[in-house]
Amino acid sequence: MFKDSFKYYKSKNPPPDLDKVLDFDNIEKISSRAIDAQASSNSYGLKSVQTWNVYELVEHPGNFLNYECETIGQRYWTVRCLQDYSKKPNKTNLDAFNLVPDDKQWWDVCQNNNNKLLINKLRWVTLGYHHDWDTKIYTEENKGEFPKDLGSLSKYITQVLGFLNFNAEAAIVNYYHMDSTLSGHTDYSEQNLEAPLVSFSFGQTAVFLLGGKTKEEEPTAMFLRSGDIVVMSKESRLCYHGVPKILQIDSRFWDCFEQNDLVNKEFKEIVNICKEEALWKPFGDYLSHSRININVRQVLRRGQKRLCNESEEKT
Ligand SMILES: O=C(O)CCC(=O)C(=O)O
Ligand SMILES: [Fe+2]
Repeated sequence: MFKDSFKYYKSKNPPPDLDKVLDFDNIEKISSRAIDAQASSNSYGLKSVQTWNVYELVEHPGNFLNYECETIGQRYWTVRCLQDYSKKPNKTNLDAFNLVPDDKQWWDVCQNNNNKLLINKLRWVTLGYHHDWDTKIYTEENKGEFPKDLGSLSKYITQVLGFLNFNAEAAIVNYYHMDSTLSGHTDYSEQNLEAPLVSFSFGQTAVFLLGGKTKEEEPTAMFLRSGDIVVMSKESRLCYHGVPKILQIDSRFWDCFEQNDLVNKEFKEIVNICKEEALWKPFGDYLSHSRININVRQVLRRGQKRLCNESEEKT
């Protein structure tokens, strides 16, 4: 049962036995998957395709999971998520609380006041089509512009993995702290369920559970580390998944920032923050007690111009 595993890994006392968690460093249980190694050069801090490690779970029949590690642009995406994507008018969980003055932005307020409480209060931001957590419906109403850099990164990755025509139209950025969890769920609200979900992890390590199409199936637990990318597609697209635990790790994953000419030239200022330790410090401090996950989705079917409701769909 999904919920029993969730409870097991969430437990503080007794703590779970992590030896059972699938570690992609140990590739015995998973098979490597062929990719298009001829793909053209990318941008936004990905390592070259030739060095990617891509896996598909064979132990979990019907589930399909690609795994790629080692982005060198981890600092870049961290800065984007904290400083830029969190900005109004993007919708965040903070909107309901009036904690950030109308004319100010969350990250700036946190930096100016060294406000530890406020910094831990941001839990999600939506980009592009806004996903309403209560109704589980995407709305045209609060739609914001989808960031071009994140759109290109997602398109590039999906293309290399053989999913042509992926169009990034919505994303949820999840901000976790050491005691945060995300309960088991499926992501079914997109009108295009053939398109994969692309998920990026930065900062602290997650124990991620990937189950089956019902809550009764036993999930597989795996570590998602900083720089890992999961593409949920085909059979696994509608499988239950969740995050029962965040584990403290050191900063070696994001402390290896290298100058990369391929990083988008439009974002020179961000690259500068990544390179200058003094400018990077507040972002590094945030990651030392947090995990950031960017979950990118295509919402519309190919050729569809806007969201339609059920009755429109039938005509
Ligand atoms: O944090 C993660 O790895 C998963 C997030 C997720 O499942 C979601 O946003 O729907
Ligand atoms: Fe999800």
